[in-house]
Amino acid sequence: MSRYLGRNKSVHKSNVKTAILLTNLGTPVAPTASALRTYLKEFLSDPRVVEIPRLVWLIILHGIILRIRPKKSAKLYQSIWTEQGSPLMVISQALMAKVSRLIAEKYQERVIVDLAMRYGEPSIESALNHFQKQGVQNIIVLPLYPQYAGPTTGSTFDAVVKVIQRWRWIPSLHFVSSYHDHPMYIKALANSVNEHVAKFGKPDKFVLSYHGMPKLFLDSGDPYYCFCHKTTRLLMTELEWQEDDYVMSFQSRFGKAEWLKPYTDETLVRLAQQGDKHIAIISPAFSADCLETLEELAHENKETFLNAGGEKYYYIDALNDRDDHSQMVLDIVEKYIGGNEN
Ligand SMILES: C=CC1=C(C)c2cc3[nH]c(cc4nc(cc5[nH]c(cc1n2)c(C)c5CCC(=O)O)C(CCC(=O)O)=C4C)c(C)c3C=C
Ligand SMILES: [Fe+2]
Ligand SMILES: [Fe+2]
Repeated sequence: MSRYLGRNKSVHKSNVKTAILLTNLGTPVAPTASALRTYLKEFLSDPRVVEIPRLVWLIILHGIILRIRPKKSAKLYQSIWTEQGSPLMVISQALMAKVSRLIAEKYQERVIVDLAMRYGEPSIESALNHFQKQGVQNIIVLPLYPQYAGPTTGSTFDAVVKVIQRWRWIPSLHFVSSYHDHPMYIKALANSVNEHVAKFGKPDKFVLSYHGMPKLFLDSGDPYYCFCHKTTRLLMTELEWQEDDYVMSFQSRFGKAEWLKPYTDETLVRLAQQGDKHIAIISPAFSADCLETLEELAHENKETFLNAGGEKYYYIDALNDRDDHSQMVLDIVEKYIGGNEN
């Protein structure tokens, strides 16, 4: 068998010129301990996600974490699971469907859109192989993480390259590394905040809570922390809010090491103690609501704030399948579609 995978000679020319692959993290197939074990094993074995020396980490992962965490996480997933499945999957599919419609209106069958998950199904490998079978010569990959981070966007790149490096005929490949400062992303966030304020009033403090990561990643050169700060700065400018209107924090700490600070839960306690009674919280690093927003932010952290003396706590949804979000995706990918599709 040949070392490189070719496509059939009959598709040297194809009607489909460009393929857009939207990706997200992935999620368990069911809210059960066994599904969680499969998901966490793949996720936490990725050296981009955990940078502890391999052998030591594999012993900790298999000896401790995969024995305890699946059961605990399954309970949390049960609290957010919907009839259609895991929110992350359902919402990512809804966004993909909207983007597909926008693309089809403009480019008909010349440009196709698909969704893949970094861990689990639908896999990046199956989506890319499907593109190859269709004879696509221009592939655009947009990981739906606004702020570049090694464990998310970097890891997605690894997965894409692992597949394409085995192809005989390498297509044009455009990989979107980050869109943390894209004007339409900032505008969509601002629209969503303004809609919230129109309904519930301006909070005493607006909290921007980003998914955290070990501080060591920042110290080793990962730009995620700086990109989060830039998103915050641009959003506050767009909203015309002042410095004492908001705070920024990092959530979802995992393990014992120091993560990016300040931590969201500690920040919420401090705000309640200093007399901020009404807060609204948003998590700009998530393109789709998921366990980390629906359970941790909307539920667990709400209790933390109210128990510390706060009175009103609102979670503002991720951009999900809002129209301004799908329009943003269209704008980002369009510049790589090029002129040869018309
Ligand atoms: C172990 C280290 C982790 C790093 C580093 C990390 C970075 C990181 N993650 C996201 C986005 C998501 N993470 C989600 C869940 C999740 N994340 C970790 C660990 C790390 N993340 C774990 C163990 C889990 C699983 C849930 C749990 O058991 O607690 C999700 C939600 C998935 C879902 O199914 O809903 C997202 C999305 C970003 C953006 C990021 C780095 C910046
Ligand atoms: Fe995570
Ligand atoms: Fe969490």
